[in-house]
Amino acid sequence: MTPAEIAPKDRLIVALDLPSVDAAEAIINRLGDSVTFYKIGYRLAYAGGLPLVGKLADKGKKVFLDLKLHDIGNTVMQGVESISRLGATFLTVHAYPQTMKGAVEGRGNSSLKILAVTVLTSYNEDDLHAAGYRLGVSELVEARAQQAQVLGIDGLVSSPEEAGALRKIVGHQMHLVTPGIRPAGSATGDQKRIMTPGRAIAAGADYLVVGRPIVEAADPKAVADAIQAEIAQALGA
Ligand SMILES: O=c1ccn([C@@H]2O[C@H](COP(=O)(O)O)[C@@H](O)[C@H]2O)c(=O)[nH]1
Repeated sequence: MTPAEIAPKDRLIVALDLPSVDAAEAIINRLGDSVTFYKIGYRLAYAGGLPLVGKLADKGKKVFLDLKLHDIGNTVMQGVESISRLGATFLTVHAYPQTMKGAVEGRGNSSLKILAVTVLTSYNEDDLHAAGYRLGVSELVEARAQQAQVLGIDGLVSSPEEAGALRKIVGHQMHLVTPGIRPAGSATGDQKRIMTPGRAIAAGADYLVVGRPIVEAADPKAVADAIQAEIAQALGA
């Protein structure tokens, strides 16, 4: 399936940033058939959440393992080889050349897709400068996207603010996955490069990652449904 063929409903990825498997399963049950794609990150993975990958896959859901790996190339390669047997659809690594090369080797011919995290959406120019980077946000995102493409990475994680520029660089060959999504009026939290769901899709994002605005809502299903309606409207579906 090319990115353009993804159904509107399947473009929402709900981040299960929850403290336990029980808490995650409660949200999954409340969301029911509305949501088809879930993200498991540090919080849940280190709270016993990895077996949820297979359980969700058995229920026909897709899983994005957001482990943001970064190590020497050989260790990344071996780790990704193990992760490729868990049944996840996406796995993140940081967009450093040795790391990306190791990840592509590790996923081999498996169905796991590797996403490279370009610049975290909680970072702005000042944060990059404080971390010792010489390039600004857009320059670094674009440089990393070019390296990722050459190394055979399957997709990129960035803010939707960079989606338009990334499309021009990578065309439709790579998945563009964007956190930093905030429905109008919702709290920004620690995110700095944000967009509404509709604007993110219009900017060229394939998938939107949404955590707190859904999992901390009084009615998570109502928020997820509203985001999916906004996605469908932006796609003209
Ligand atoms: O650049 C990045 C990469 C990953 N994330 C992850 O996405 C979700 C966003 O959650 P919200 O609650 O909607 O802010 C979270 O799991 C992050 O680890 C990101 O935000 N930015």
